[in-house]
Amino acid sequence: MEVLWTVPLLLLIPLLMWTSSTFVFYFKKCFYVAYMMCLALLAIPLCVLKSGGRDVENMRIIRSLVRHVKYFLGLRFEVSGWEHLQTEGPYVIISNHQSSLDVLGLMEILPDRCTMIAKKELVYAGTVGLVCWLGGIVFINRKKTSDAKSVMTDAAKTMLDEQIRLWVFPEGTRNQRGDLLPFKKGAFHLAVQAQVPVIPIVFSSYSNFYLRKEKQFNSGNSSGLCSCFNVFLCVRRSSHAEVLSLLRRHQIEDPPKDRHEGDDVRRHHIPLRQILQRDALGLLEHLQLRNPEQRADAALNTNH
Ligand SMILES: CCCCCCCC/C=C\CCCCCCCC(=O)SCCNC(=O)CCNC(=O)[C@H](O)C(C)(C)COP(=O)(O)OP(=O)(O)OC[C@H]1O[C@@H](n2cnc3c(N)ncnc32)[C@H](O)[C@@H]1OP(=O)(O)O
Ligand SMILES: CCCCCCCC/C=C\CCCCCCCC(=O)OC[C@@H](O)COP(=O)(O)O
Repeated sequence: MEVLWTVPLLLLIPLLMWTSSTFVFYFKKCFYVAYMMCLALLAIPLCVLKSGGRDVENMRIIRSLVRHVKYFLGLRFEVSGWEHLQTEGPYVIISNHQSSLDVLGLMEILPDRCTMIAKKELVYAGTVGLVCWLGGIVFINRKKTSDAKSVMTDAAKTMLDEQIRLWVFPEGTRNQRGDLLPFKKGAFHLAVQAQVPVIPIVFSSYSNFYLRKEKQFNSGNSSGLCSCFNVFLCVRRSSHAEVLSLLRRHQIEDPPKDRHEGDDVRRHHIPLRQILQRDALGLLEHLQLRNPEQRADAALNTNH
């Protein structure tokens, strides 16, 4: 008897998928969260067996478990400049942050011994939270700057002691407007304190397949033949040395403390994060282009 009821129910799902884009949106979102939760459940014992607890090496397991999730959501990633991540030793990665889907792109290119900075609320996200903790993610309290700063200062030391790379979302929150929010400063303090390079990574806009406000998560083009959307990931070359040499070339240095505001040096002083923000913003503009070929050309032209 029950079987008779489940058949029409099962038929209802494809019917709704076919007719309602809002249903597709919620279906895909729920699938994503539920599936990640299940994967996390699988990851927990594997991580514990591998490292006995919290360890950045667990990111290898997490990365390999997450990499196929993109196929279910109809996403593909094109990566340019991957070689820039092959720099020896620790560095800070900064990237734009559009959605929790960023985790898929992040895992696509995550270098070894790299973990992230995240808001502390994430640790309470059930099995996913536990996996984040096991993967060595550094949790900060965004509402308490002094706490966040001291956690990040400790992280700078750990980066060097344990040769760890850190991925920071310097906008500090998700942003799907197609631009960059003003960068927070923590990532740059981190790089200066640890004296490591900053590597910017830009994700192209998700707006051709995913719009949170409009409840759109497309499943293919109108012909239904192609259900695949490309996300373009562009890794820039290590910018820290580049920025320092730029500053030196223009004889711009951190203004000595005893100089006052109106001083020439102060007026010409360009903070590191401002230069990187400009660099990332320019690249983001290029990546807004819809046509993948155009995007590839743009990236090749800017990614020297
Ligand atoms: C098989 C498994 C299956 C599934 C499992 C999946 C697993 C998934 C795995 C992995 C996924 C991971 C995905 C993670 C994604 C998470 C994303 C997020 O959570 S994004 C939110 C958190 N991120 C941030 O907030 C950015 C970092 N934030 C900062 O850097 C800020 O700067 C912060 C919090 C430290 C302070 O923020 P302020 O809002 O107060 O603003 P400000 O202007 O930046 O700083 C205020 C003053 O403090 C100084 N300051 C900041 N940091 C400093 C420091 N480290 N040292 C000294 N001074 C510092 C600054 O210079 C500024 O002072 P003056 O204005 O310059 O005088
Ligand atoms: C028992 C609690 C259940 C909570 C369920 C949430 C579980 C999420 C499950 C699957 C998604 C896996 C990817 C997790 C990583 C998502 C990180 C993320 O994108 O956090 C948002 C944060 O950057 C910015 O937050 P705000 O925009 O400032 O707010």
